[in-house]
Amino acid sequence: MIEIKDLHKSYKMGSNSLHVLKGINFKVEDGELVAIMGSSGSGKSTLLNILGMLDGADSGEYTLDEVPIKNLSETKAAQYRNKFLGFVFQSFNLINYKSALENVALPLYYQKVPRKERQEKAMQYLDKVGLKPWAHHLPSELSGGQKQRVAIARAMAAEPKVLLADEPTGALDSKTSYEVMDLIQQINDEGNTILVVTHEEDIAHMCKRIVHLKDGVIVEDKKIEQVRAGQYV
Ligand SMILES: Nc1ncnc2c1ncn2[C@@H]1O[C@H](COP(=O)(O)OP(=O)(O)OP(=O)(O)O)[C@@H](O)[C@H]1O
Repeated sequence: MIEIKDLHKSYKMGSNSLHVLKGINFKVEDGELVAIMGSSGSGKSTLLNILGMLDGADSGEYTLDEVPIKNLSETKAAQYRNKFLGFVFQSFNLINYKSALENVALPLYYQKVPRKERQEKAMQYLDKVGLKPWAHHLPSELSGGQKQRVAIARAMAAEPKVLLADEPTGALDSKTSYEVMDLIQQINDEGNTILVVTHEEDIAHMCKRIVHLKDGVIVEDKKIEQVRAGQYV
C-alpha cells in the first residue's frame, strides 16, 4: 500500500537548512495500524505530511498503491489525495458554522455526490461513530471527544484507502483519548489502513506496529507483540 525509500526532507531557514528526515525507509501493508512515535521535533508530522501528499520530499521514493507519487502532475496528485487519503488532526479542523452532519457531508460534496445521498451517507457515518443524535449540533456544542469523532466520520465518509491521523488524541483527556483510539481500532478492524502520529506511549501501544523516529531516522520498527515481549525480558 505504502512504500517509501530513502526519503529526505530539509527546511530552509534563511541561509541555514534543517535536515529533518534523513533517509527514511518503510513499507505499510493493507490493513495495518501503525503508530509513528518520537519526541517533539523528531520529524513525525513532516513524515506524515509527505505521506499525505500535503508536502513533497527533497529526494527519495514514495509509492502509494503502486503509483510513484513524484510522477503525478499537481492536478492528478490532488485527485489521488482525495481518493486515497483521509486526514484527522489534533485540532479537529471542523467548520464551526456547519453542523456535525454538514461537516461529515463536506468531502462527499467535493466528490459531487448528490445532496440526498450525501446526507444519508453522512448520517450513516455519524451513526457509526455514535453521534447520530448530535447530527444537527454545531461543533461548539460538542465535547473534544465528540468533535474528534465527527472529524473521523468526515475522513471515513470519503472512503479513503489510508487514514492519516496526526496526534488525534493530543487535545483530549486520557479517558476520551482511549475512546477515540477504540474507534480507530474498530475502523482498522474493518480493514482500513491507518497511520497514527503520537508522542504518547500508551496511545502507540493501542496500534499494531510502532515505528520510532529519532532525529529524522527510524531507530525502531516493531510489531506490538515484539514491543510487549521486549517489555518483559
Ligand atoms: N515548515 C517548516 N519550516 C521550517 N522548519 C520546520 C517546518 N516544519 C517543521 N519544521 C521543523 O522541523 C523539525 C521537525 O518538525 P516536525 O513537526 O516534523 O516534528 P514532530 O516530530 O512532528 O514534532 P511535534 O511532536 O512537536 O509535533 C522541527 O525542528 C521543526 O521546527
